[in-house]
Amino acid sequence: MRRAALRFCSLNKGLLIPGRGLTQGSQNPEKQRVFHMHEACSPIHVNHVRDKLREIVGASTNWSDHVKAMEERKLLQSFLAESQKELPPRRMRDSYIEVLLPLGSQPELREKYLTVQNTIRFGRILEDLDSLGVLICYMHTRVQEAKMSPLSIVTALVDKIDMCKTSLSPEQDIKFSGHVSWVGKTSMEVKMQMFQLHGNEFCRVLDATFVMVARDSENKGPAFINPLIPESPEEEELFRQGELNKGRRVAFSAKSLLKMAPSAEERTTIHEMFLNTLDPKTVSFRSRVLPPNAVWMENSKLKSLEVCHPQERNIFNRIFGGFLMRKAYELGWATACNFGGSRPFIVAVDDIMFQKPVDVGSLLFLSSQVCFTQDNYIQVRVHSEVASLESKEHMTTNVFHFTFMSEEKVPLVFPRTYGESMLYLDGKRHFNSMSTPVNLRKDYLVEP
Ligand SMILES: CCCCCCCCCC(=O)SCCNC(=O)CCNC(=O)[C@H](O)C(C)(C)COP(=O)(O)OP(=O)(O)OC[C@H]1O[C@@H](n2cnc3c(N)ncnc32)[C@H](O)[C@@H]1OP(=O)(O)O
Repeated sequence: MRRAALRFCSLNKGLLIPGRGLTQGSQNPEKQRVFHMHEACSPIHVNHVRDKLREIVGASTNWSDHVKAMEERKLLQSFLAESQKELPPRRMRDSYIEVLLPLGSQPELREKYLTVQNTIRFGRILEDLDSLGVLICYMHTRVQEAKMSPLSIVTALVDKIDMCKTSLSPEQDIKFSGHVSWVGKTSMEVKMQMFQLHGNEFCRVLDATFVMVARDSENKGPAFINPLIPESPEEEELFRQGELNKGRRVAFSAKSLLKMAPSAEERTTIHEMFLNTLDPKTVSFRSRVLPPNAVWMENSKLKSLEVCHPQERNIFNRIFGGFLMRKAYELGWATACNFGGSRPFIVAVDDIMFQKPVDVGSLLFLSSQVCFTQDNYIQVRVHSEVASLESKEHMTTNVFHFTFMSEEKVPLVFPRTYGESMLYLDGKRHFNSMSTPVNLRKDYLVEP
């Protein structure tokens, strides 16, 4: 990353290159005005992100006031637009924010982010990314005159998080940046990046793409958001990529194994695995034996339970997406650790779909298993479902996909049933969609 990029906040002019902040160039006074107006100059301290969100949505700071806070939000309903055309277009720069996590300069912050191995807790990073993603969307949709937003913005999807091949130190400052990169009618794609100080320079360590959805003041139905106007060829390319991403997601979902049979190649893979587990001593489809250095998928499972307390609520009295991700990630990490026999490192997160909100007071059941392995890689799937204390009915809220890397080669995982075979193929599809396989490095230190 160029040093000019770090001076983004003091430049107040030029062209937005995502992940690089502003580069010098354009002298357009209109652009300067936008940046003064949006006060995007100094990075926000990580501890202030949630405070800002609380202000924007008018959240109560204590649980006893939450009913009153929701009543007040109902009054904002009349400020919602009836069509997208009514709303002024925004630029990528309008939502651009930088957030500072000063682990180096404020050591008292470290405790919250530290693992026992003196590495960074990735679960905490997931929480920060989620809050930042929501704040970015509120910047895109903000109305200058209004103190509070009539929109309820929720995390719909973590499309992808790729770790770059760099170590993360708990003793150096971290900076996040991001902006809206594509919009539909009610949904927004947000691109975020994370940088860490190495010497005098911030180097990129993570790329993330989330999709957020705008809902009405009470989070009961969809709500329109401002259009987005790309300002340069780079931004046009980002926007086009957002459009393609939407198409890719639709195609991926249409081919889901929950809807369609596996391809011929996938069927062959599963049948060969099945044949590999037949006992050569008995001519029977029933007697199954594991090949050497392999584990049955059902023996890779770990489960946990969370009681969802008000502390983890967002304004809508639902549980924060970031908290759910942290809990799922930590269970997924423990599953990979248990399976591989050594401390694994996260290399990619993808396709976390927030299908249903989790209400405060619910019981959250997380169930994690290894569904695919290759060389040093372990693909873990975590399924979460909720049940209220009153009803025994369980409902799926999320499915999480994590790719870990172990220091040693890991055993193969074998499905025993047809359902497990589908999990295996789904895991393989997710593994193959990882954009940049990371090479094994001993200094690659990102843990739960
Ligand atoms: C302390 C104070 C802080 C206050 C800040 C609060 C911030 C809170 C942020 C969070 O943590 S939210 C908590 C975690 N997320 C959730 O609980 C969301 C749970 N899921 C849902 O509520 C619904 O599934 C969701 C609203 C996301 C979608 O509902 P629908 O499927 O009925 O949506 P619909 O069919 O109306 O589609 C609306 C838009 O979403 C898009 N969409 C829906 N699901 C999607 C998906 N999975 N991926 C991508 N896009 C998706 C869809 O394409 C469409 O886009 P466009 O209008 O632009 O065409």
